[in-house]
Amino acid sequence: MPSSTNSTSSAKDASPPPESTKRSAKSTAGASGRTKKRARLTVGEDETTQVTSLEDRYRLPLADADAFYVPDFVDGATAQEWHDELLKLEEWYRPTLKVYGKSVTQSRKIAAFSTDPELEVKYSGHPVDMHHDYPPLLRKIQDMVEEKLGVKFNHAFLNLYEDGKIYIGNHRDNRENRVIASLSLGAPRTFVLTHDSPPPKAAEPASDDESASSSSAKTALLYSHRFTLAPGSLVIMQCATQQRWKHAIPKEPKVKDSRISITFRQLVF
Ligand SMILES: O=C(O)CCC(=O)C(=O)O
Ligand SMILES: [Fe+2]
Repeated sequence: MPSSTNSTSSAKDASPPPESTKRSAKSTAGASGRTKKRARLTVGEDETTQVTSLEDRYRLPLADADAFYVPDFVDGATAQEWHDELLKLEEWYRPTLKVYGKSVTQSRKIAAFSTDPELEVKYSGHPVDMHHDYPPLLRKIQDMVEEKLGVKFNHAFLNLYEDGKIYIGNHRDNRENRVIASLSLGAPRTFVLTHDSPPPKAAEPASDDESASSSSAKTALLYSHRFTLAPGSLVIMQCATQQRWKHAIPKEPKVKDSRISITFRQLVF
């Protein structure tokens, strides 16, 4: 099993290198002359500050991050029902990726939906097969997530991990994703979050200053975090999280069941 620091993707497994999850960004006039909006890569600091209304008890204790874990957004049985229903979608496909200049087919299937008919998203240099007719269940789930978090999303990106051999390499998502909320359905999988820098060496507390020592222990923030994503759980990453942290779902050959994640995104364009 890859450790939290080396779970990068490889060409062999056709999972995306970090670049492939970049959603690039500009406005273009299509052949029809209709302007297509692409989410921007350059996002001002003030534009990244839209935040969810989550309570602090869900906050992950990570350094330089604004990330949350809600373990029980819905119960496991509901999560499995939603998984089984979404598995039947016709929109699933295996995207083509560019890996070291070669075209390869990704083993992880994806399906992409946008509430904005003009929004385009690129994935590893290729336009994503974007659908604008939301399946009723996906619309219902997005409404529930928006209600819980107090933000609106314009893009839902689904990943299908058919079993533990399917994974997503260590990557960061672009800052144009001001808020990403990822809902886990089906099999539990491990999630690994890794800060770009190693933890700073703890300042040696003065031997006679016990109060300083105990308060720094209380506020110690993590520089890597590995935990199981329960079915029905939500991970929320917002604000500066993508700037300093990468995340991955490593291979877990023992996992035989399927997992779907829906990443709800709010793209800036
Ligand atoms: O499956 C997940 O929970 C994470 C997916 C992810 O990181 C992505 O789509 O960028
Ligand atoms: Fe991601």
